[in-house]
Amino acid sequence: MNAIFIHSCFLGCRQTLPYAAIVTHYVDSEVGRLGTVLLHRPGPELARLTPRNNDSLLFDAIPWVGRAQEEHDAFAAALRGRGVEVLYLADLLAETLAVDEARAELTAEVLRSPRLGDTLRARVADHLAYLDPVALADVLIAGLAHEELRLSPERPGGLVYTLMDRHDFVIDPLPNLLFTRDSSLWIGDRVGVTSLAMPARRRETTLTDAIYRHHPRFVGTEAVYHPHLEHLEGGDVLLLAPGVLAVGVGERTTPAGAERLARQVFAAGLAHTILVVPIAQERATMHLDTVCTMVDVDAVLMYPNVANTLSAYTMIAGADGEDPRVDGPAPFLRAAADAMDLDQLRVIDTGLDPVTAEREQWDDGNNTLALAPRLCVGYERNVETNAQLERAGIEVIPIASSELGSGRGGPRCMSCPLVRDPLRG
Ligand SMILES: NC(=O)NCCC[C@H](N)C(=O)O
Repeated sequence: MNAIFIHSCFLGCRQTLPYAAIVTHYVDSEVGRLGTVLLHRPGPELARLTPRNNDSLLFDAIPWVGRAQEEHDAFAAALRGRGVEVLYLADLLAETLAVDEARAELTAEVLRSPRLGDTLRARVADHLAYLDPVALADVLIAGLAHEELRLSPERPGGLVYTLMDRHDFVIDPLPNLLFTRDSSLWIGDRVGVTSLAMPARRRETTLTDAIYRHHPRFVGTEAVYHPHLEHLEGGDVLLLAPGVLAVGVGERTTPAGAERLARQVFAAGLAHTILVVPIAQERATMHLDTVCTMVDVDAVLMYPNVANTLSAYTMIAGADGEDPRVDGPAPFLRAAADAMDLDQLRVIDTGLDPVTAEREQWDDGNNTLALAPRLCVGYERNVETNAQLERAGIEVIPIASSELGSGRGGPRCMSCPLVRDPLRG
């Protein structure tokens, strides 16, 4: 594999990165054999969670960081054990920050916050300027607490810093970076950097956007979505089959986001049909992948309490320059099978009875990550769901989730596939 050099003027830092000049990333389904995946190993950003801020930071409990890391390492090991290349977001970010332009851009973005005011902005700029790429990546991910800002009597913090609550952050942490699914997605050979709806997550896409635009591994990659567009989150997008997408609209992705994705995807020739699926605007069903994931080319794992009520509007690409056609609504399972050219989709239920189903849906039983047709990773705690999968001929690789689950996301949420074997042709 070729090695390439990135030269950064920052402190004369020179790094050799072990990436081939051109790597092909390509995803056209949910279940093609997984080749490469982007994960984020949870770190100090989880230690920022307290009973005071966990709701606004979108966690349901205060995770034990060391145990969460062990659980996540076991997840990564399970993937590697099946031949999957695991990339870590923090590594890619540090390597990206060795590129001067990326460093300048990400630093400027943090300093732009109107919360800071001029004096504090200058102090934060000084603080960041002395960090090497790895330390700067840490701060961009874990944030900067009030007491961590280096000040001196000659360079005091000023009014904003003085009046700031000691529990406030000078730079907010990003604990939900763990859920790499949501901040970017791949459709064919294009990346979409999404537009996150919740204030606690918005800054995540400044990092993924910089990685895909500046990291040498992604040179030449074209984007199919941008963070300044209408709200769209990766957990709402399922690649049902080559050329067929399902997009959930609810708490996160808006109808305008789904329509924008459809226009962009149709214009790029990446799909011919998009099913837009309204889901309840509740935390338990924040994304489509909390109620439905694919486990085979013709099989979905689905929350039975919604399986027969979920509907879909079908968008079909228009001829050159014309608006897409919108049909429906129709029952989701029917519309999906028709779009995928199947007689029907096989449906595997989460849990056996409504109460177990509700408990296991809440614990991300539906949120499996397929490594290949009929092989997936699932949380071990969802005993009934996993048994149902095994009965249906789907092998489940179980992973622990006592701490990982506190952010309300499962194996699919915690992974962004960059390479899958194509199902097309
Ligand atoms: N695709 C997903 O369902 N991702 C889970 C995101 C959980 C995160 N705590 C959030 O509320 O956004």
